[in-house]
Amino acid sequence: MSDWADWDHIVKIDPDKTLVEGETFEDVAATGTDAIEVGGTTGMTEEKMARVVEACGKHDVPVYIEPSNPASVVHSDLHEGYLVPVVLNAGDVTWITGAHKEWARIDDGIDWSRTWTEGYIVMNPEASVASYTQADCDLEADDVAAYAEVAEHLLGQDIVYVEYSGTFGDPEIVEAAAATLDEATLFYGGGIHDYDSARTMAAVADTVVVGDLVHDEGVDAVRETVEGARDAQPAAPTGE
Ligand SMILES: CC(C)=CCC/C(C)=C/CC/C(C)=C/CC/C(C)=C/COP(=O)(O)OP(=O)(O)O
Ligand SMILES: O=P(O)(O)OC[C@@H](O)CO
Ligand SMILES: [Mg+2]
Repeated sequence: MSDWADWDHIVKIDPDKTLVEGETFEDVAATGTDAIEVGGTTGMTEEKMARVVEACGKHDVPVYIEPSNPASVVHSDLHEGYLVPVVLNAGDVTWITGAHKEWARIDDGIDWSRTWTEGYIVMNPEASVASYTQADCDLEADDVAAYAEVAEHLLGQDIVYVEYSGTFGDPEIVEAAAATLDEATLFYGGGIHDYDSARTMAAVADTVVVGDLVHDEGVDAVRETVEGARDAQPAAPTGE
């Protein structure tokens, strides 16, 4: 199974943040996004995670947990599965295999048939995820492309994630990663805030991830990014 092969757009909900006043998770699900990921770096607890998964899982959009530490993983039938980050450019091995080993050690309930990894390449040195993982963000386009190649061809990852969390990245760098991939799906996240920014990145990545916008601006702004991501897709054949 690889649902994400058809996704243009994901909303990422951070359980440590609130929605805009008056908006609900039902409204988020109704933006036209293809999937909801639930995850964030700091302030994550099992209880917060469970509350958001429950609220999102009732609607018609697939929900995936993106755990940031082994203690915040919850198991339920309301979500489709688990997309577990492996930070390829982390400076601390905890975020490459250490936390994963701990998860396997402490959790007897892992459903491996619903678990996949995301090969993260963390690019914004100002983001909490960069300091948390001590990522080496000093990368050129060819470094990023090489990480993407390693993720797909050496590590066998189905998803490569170019992560600029909090800031809009360089489309040429994202394109360099895209160019090396054969089958793997390329996620891009960071600073998508309107139609044009979504359209620009969706033209180079397979799937764009919108995070802060849903918490800061709300569902109308998110809907515009869905439109941008859709309009970046190649037109369907006309059947001539
Ligand atoms: C093995 C298990 C179950 C967990 C470990 C998973 C790993 C390696 C986590 C590393 C951190 C990571 C990649 C988290 C994913 C979510 C993410 C990138 C959130 C965005 O982070 P920021 O935007 O920097 O943080 P805030 O928005 O919380 O400030
Ligand atoms: O919050 P933003 O900047 O939209 O980033 C989205 C996502 O890539 C964060 O993990
Ligand atoms: Mg963030």
